[in-house]
Amino acid sequence: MSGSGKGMVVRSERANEKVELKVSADVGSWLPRRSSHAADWRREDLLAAKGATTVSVVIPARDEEETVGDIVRTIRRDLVEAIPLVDEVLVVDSRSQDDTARVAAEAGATVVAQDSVLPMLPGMAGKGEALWKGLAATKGDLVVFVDGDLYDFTSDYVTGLLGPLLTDESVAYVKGFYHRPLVGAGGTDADGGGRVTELVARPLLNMYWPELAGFVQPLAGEYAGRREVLERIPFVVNYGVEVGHLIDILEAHGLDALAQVDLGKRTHRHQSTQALGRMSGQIMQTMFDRLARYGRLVSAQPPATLLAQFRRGESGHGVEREMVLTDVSCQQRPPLAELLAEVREIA
Ligand SMILES: O=c1ccn([C@@H]2O[C@H](COP(=O)(O)OP(=O)(O)O)[C@@H](O)[C@H]2O)c(=O)[nH]1
Ligand SMILES: O=C(O)[C@@H](COP(=O)(O)O)O[C@H]1O[C@H](CO)[C@@H](O)[C@H](O)[C@H]1O
Repeated sequence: MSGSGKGMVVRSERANEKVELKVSADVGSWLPRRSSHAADWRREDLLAAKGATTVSVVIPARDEEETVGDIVRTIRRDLVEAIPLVDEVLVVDSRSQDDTARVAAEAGATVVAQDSVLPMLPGMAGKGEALWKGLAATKGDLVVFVDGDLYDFTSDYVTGLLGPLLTDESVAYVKGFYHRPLVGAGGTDADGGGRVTELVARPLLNMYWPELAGFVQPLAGEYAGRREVLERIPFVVNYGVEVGHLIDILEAHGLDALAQVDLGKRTHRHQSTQALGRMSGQIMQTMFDRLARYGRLVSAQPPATLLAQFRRGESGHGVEREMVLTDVSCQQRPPLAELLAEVREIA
């Protein structure tokens, strides 16, 4: 973060000495202007503002049979049947090995298998692939993305995310933020979640895109955007998708096109540290790709894309560990609008 300019003075950690640290003036003015709370957005006001605007909810789900049904039922009960705010609820079955598709369909969602969307393309694995296919398989002017592994989801998540988009045409994309407990065998750490956010994404974003420093949860899995914007940015097919969106929309539309809404608390199924290591690699690769793409950093050589991890197992390579290699490179789908234009040209 730059310390220059008028900026917003923020309490520093060095409490024993009077140190004035400042966030940039941009972030200081953006924060209060583009941050709100889910409770600020009343359903009757949103319904009045909706008019002819259509809304799709896309839920990426890989092996989420335990949680996806309640999420779908809640959205349908509150925002489809009780009030006609949401027009479409799609679950993208992301190569699940469990009953995700059946559970989601029984709850009332439209369900598509990730690889059945745009089948002329070779299928790819990953969360971002599920989201991109979900965008392709829906029609709403506004698209809300909600993870399928949430334990305390309420329909306020959706109304909060829609608030800024339905009432201010200058807003293109809205991120949720929340308190993120880390629930483990030993108990719950009230703010221990978002480990990749705190250890990887936030420090790197503050270094290279300090304009984004005001986002409380830059990797939040709940967010919404205008289709006309979402169809004109690439989707990183893995866990780099969220950070890729933020950077690409900042670069294309400016900070003021972005907003964030306090959704309260979010509890979800946590992955292992090793899995988050792979996620971190994917996110860093995405950021290095964007640093080069936007000319913010020119490196003598591109970063290597193989991540070597070690786990208990048969020994080899001179150590009593099993080495596991993962390709964490930044693979992405092109902007959907470009692809659809090409398909129309060929047709
Ligand atoms: O290849 C994938 C990986 C993840 N997901 C879904 O994306 C959401 C977030 O993924 P995950 O929970 O693994 O990430 P975390 O929240 O732990 O960062 C969940 O609904 C997953 O089921 C998916 O659809 N396809
Ligand atoms: O924010 C994070 O650090 C990670 C991991 O969260 P936890 O440490 O398991 O609470 O979770 C997020 O990151 C993913 C990559 O952007 C998103 O796809 C997930 O939706 C989001 O939960």
